[in-house]
Amino acid sequence: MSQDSANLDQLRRKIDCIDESIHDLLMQRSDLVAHIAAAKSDSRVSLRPGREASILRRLLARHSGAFPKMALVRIWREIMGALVALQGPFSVAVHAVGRSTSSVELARNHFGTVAPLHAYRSAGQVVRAVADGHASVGVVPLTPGTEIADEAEPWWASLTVGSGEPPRVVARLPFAVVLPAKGSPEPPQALVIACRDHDETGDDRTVLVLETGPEVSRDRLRAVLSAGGLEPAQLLAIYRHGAVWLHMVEILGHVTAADPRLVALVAPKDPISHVSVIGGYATPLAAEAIS
Ligand SMILES: O=C(O)C(=O)C[C@]1(C(=O)O)C=C[C@@H](O)C=C1
Repeated sequence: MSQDSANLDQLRRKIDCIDESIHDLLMQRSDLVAHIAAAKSDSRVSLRPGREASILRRLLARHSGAFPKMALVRIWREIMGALVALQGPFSVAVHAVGRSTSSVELARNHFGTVAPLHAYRSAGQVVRAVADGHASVGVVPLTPGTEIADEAEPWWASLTVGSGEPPRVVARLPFAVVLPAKGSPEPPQALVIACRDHDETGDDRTVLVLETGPEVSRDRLRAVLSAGGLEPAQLLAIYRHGAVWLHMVEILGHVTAADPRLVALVAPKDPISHVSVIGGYATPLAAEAIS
């Protein structure tokens, strides 16, 4: 045996040892999940998107060396997806638009290979599947800035009503944003809904639905929110329905419905006649965080 192949053998034996350590730790991590599941048996959904976001942020912050951060994220997404599915029945309803499989791909990348995905023809069907308990979570495509006029009510408007534990927005996909190559189309995005509140992680966004009269411009809405001490991040969608306009808006921070700033938004002199918090999420990782 040459010196080179003896060295190679030795290096491979070290890799085998490391693989076994990683494997042992994975099995130990999975064993803990049974205890975790028992500790949250009162909730309908085992998924904790905020906890998952905090884990990824912590690992990325301590990461060093040549192993690509995107691959690290991918491995942990697969681990957490598998472990949420171990805690009880877990399935994902996806609005698959026409022939486009982009939401299916986003859902698969986020929830991993274990969770069953079911395709639905409309976002409304996805909301109903989650509300009725036929699916644990739903994935609906998001094209920020969309304007809809006088068609059937959009799925997000239906999240403003409902009693008990109605579906709410709990995550935005992709969690790890990759910048598109120059000249290529905007990469697909989606929102995740589930029958639970979004957790606070220290770096969050809240999704509001604001009802106004007609002809309220984006700039006006931004100005009203800013004057009220809220930081608008992005206008996600507008639904123009005769004299009533609904705006789905993302604001910075974890804001609850009881927040006095939200209550004060509805004032006679202002254009907003109603405010609903329909969920929120941990701010997705910026492209720089994973490059
Ligand atoms: O911490 C939990 O609640 C877990 O269920 C564990 C775990 C994980 O694998 O770390 C799995 C799924 C949840 O969505 C979040 C985290």
